[in-house]
Amino acid sequence: MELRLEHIKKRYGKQCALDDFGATLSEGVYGLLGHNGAGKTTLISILIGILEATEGRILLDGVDVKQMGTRYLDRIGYLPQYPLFYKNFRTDEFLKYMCALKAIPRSLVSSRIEEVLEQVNLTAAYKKRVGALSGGMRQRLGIAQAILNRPDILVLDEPTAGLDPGERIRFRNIISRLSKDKLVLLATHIVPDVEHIAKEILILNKGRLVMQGSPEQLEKQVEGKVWDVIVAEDEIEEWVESYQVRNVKRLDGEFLLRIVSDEAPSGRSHQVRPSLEDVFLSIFEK
Ligand SMILES: Nc1ncnc2c1ncn2[C@@H]1O[C@H](COP(=O)(O)OP(=O)(O)OP(=O)(O)O)[C@@H](O)[C@H]1O
Repeated sequence: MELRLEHIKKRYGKQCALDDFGATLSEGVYGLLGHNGAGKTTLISILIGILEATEGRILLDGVDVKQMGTRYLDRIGYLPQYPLFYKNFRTDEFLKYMCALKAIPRSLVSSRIEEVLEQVNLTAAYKKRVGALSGGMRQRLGIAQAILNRPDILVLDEPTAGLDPGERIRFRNIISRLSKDKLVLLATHIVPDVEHIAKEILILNKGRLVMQGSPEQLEKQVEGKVWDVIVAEDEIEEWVESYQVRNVKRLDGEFLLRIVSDEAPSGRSHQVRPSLEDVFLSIFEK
């Protein structure tokens, strides 16, 4: 499968929310990273067909998705940034309802519900009221409804917001497993959410795609530019003024600063291995 986005542009009045976005995607997890307002939701809305691009087109296996109509939409699963659940439904009732909306044949409904609940480890919550599920379980139910139609393109908008660390890891594992035979596009501003599961990262800044590549390729961009230095408390402010300080960690009586800088910031600093967050900082805090 190949999903190709060509020269996508979106204007809201005078504001350009997406500018000449282009990418070619296939099976696997893609992390769409960007700060609030970068254009992630706009791009996703265009991709899943609920918003029209001002310019540009999307091709699935070479065919313009506009010509495919519902045949294209049938291949998509979507978890919105703020999913609305009917809290009085039981889990199975909610999924039955979603099956109806997705026009899944009646004869397949029970087996499909069983299948998706198993995929998201929610089988035990089959008869629980949606309102009684924890935040993490509810988000997994969100994934379950998104995969009811066995989509080969799964789009998740900020899916881990508000989840505790344990649920985050569980969520990541589910996404990793699902991506075996699907294209998963996961939009987030939380770098660790995609750092270890994405085969490629796309970084959006002010509506433009500013970087694309595997996490390793992106990290290479800042190789040799990330430094650790130990300073005294009364020096911190001066360092923060002069450098891109990524992190401040308290040690015994001193502080360890992580800095992104083209040159060694001082004789006391030593070079360290870059992370994806360092790449992010180098783009956004110049
Ligand atoms: N319907 C709209 N009308 C006007 N401007 C909009 C509309 N929707 C989004 N925007 C603007 O377009 C830009 C991109 O917004 P978008 O919601 O796509 O970003 P985002 O990366 O998803 O941000 P967030 O993480 O906060 O959801 C922002 O400046 C936003 O204010």
